[in-house]
Amino acid sequence: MPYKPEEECNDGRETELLQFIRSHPQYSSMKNSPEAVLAAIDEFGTTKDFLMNVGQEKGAVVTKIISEQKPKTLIEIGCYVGFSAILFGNEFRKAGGQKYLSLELNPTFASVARELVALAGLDQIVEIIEGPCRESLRSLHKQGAGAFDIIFIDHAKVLYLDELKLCEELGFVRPGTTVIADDMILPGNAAYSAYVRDSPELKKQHLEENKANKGEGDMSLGNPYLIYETTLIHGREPTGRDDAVEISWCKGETL
Ligand SMILES: C[S@@+](CC[C@H](N)C(=O)[O-])C[C@H]1O[C@@H](n2cnc3c(N)ncnc32)[C@H](O)[C@@H]1O
Repeated sequence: MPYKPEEECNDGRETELLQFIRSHPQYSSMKNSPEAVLAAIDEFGTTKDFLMNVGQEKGAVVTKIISEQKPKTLIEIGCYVGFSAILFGNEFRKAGGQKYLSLELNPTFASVARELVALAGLDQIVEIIEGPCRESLRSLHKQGAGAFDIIFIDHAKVLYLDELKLCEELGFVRPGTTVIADDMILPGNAAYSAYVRDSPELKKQHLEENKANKGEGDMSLGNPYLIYETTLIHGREPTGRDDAVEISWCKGETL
């Protein structure tokens, strides 16, 4: 069954989701069961209110990559109520992953996600970091974080490109890193899609232009020497509408 039609969230429904799950007749069978927690979140999305989760179909594209690539490190930008953190964190643990970091701006969403991740029995592996992702990314860098095997970008669409560039600058993207971006058709993200396909020469040219126009704002310039191989993979939103995730594998770095 599809989710209720897409609409604005953050109107209290996330706390209602938590109440729904806490008082669910199957609550006790959800303990340490990522599948049962995900089923309950989906039940809320289909019977109560829309939730802005990646959903099972696009989610399966990502879990397949996790099971094939067996990443040791994964960072997600945009946790929301933890659906993707539970779906991907479960696969990540099965594949031998060590630390799954999930960044979330909104304290209410982060707290709902923490409770659901713990209910699913994934709190030893999934860490939810609250705050604006640019601050969290810089703080992780200061703490010594290096390249991630997988980066999943699923927060504010207009910020995808700037956040990818910041990850590049901080050394979080290296040859071998797979960057996955959600919602690449609905609504789509032309600037991001162009960047991951541009040649290093074009990116260097843009970088010089951006440097000149940078001003006072917190704008990242990226690393134009990284080269990606990018594929768009279609999958439906939980509402049933067509969408896609974009998989950009960093295949090398030019000199
Ligand atoms: C589409 S939802 C994430 C869905 C989640 N990945 C899933 O599939 O279950 C986007 C989330 O990004 C968060 N977000 C938006 N801007 C952010 C920022 N600057 N830093 C961290 N999180 C942000 C929002 O609060 C929202 O919870």
